[in-house]
Amino acid sequence: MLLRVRPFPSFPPLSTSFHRRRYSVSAQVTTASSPTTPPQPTTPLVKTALFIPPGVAEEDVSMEMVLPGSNIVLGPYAGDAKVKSVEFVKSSAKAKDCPRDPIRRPEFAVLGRSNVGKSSLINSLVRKKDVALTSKKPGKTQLINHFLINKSWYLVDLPGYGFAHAPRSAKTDWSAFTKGYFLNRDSLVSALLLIDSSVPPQQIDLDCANWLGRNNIGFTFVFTKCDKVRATKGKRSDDNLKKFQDMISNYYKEPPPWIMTSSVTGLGRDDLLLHMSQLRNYWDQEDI
Ligand SMILES: Nc1nc2c(ncn2[C@@H]2O[C@H](COP(=O)(O)OP(=O)(O)OP(=O)(O)O)[C@@H](O)[C@H]2O)c(=O)[nH]1
Ligand SMILES: [Mg+2]
Repeated sequence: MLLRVRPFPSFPPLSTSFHRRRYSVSAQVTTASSPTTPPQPTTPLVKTALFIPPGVAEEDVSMEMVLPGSNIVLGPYAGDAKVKSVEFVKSSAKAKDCPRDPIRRPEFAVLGRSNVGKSSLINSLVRKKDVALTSKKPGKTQLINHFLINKSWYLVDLPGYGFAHAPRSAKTDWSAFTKGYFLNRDSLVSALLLIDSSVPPQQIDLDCANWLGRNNIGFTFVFTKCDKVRATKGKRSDDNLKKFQDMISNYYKEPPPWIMTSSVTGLGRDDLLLHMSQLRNYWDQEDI
């Protein structure tokens, strides 16, 4: 029997504000050792709170298991991460119009502020230029767009939130429309919550993360535009990233996964696909 399980981990209910919450990171890492050198003593990893997937014991985590530019440990469920085919399935104006898949293939939803790079990330993941339409102007994606990958799982491009200046016709009521999608889509494995690394942390992104947490929807923070060395608002991208990551570390007892990406350079693309494969395969596991 195929058991469909909810994504892991389920985040604790969160308040709407981003409290500082102290926690101690207990992940232990063993230093990499070559076959000729004896194993090094275990060193506590103090700074980086790791996301440890199912199938991995905390004490077995080593640095080689952590995906570059992320806090994500790769576990035994990872595999088949290559994108071989992509098909546009449909655009839906309402959550209830989304494809009804009789075999409930798993899906990942890409969400974030308008212009954060959702459609660009999808194009980057599938290595095609314009599968998803992008624009310099915020508010380009207005519908829920389903793309079928390798005929076995879906990527979903969503309209952005937080864009108040769109013309009336282009405005999207994110709360009624996209929230309806998240609350009713039982084939959703995980959301990818995109965060623009070229601007300082934004309250609206934290509110969105909290909303997902409160509704028990698993998500991965995907930092976009990490190719931008100088950010638009004076701070460097890496300063913005550090601030955001510190907030994550201080807030979550079990930190959600995060990864740095760029749709321009391809940074993080293959690693994000690997991470998604482990989420997918775990979700899809068979239980007899
Ligand atoms: N430098 C850089 N620019 C990016 C990156 N990703 C996206 N962009 C640019 O950001 C702008 C917005 O990209 P989109 O992919 O359309 O953003 P979106 O989140 O889908 O926007 P909406 O559909 O309006 O919500 C475009 O001009 C992209 O070229 C990136 O990784 N690096
Ligand atoms: Mg878009």
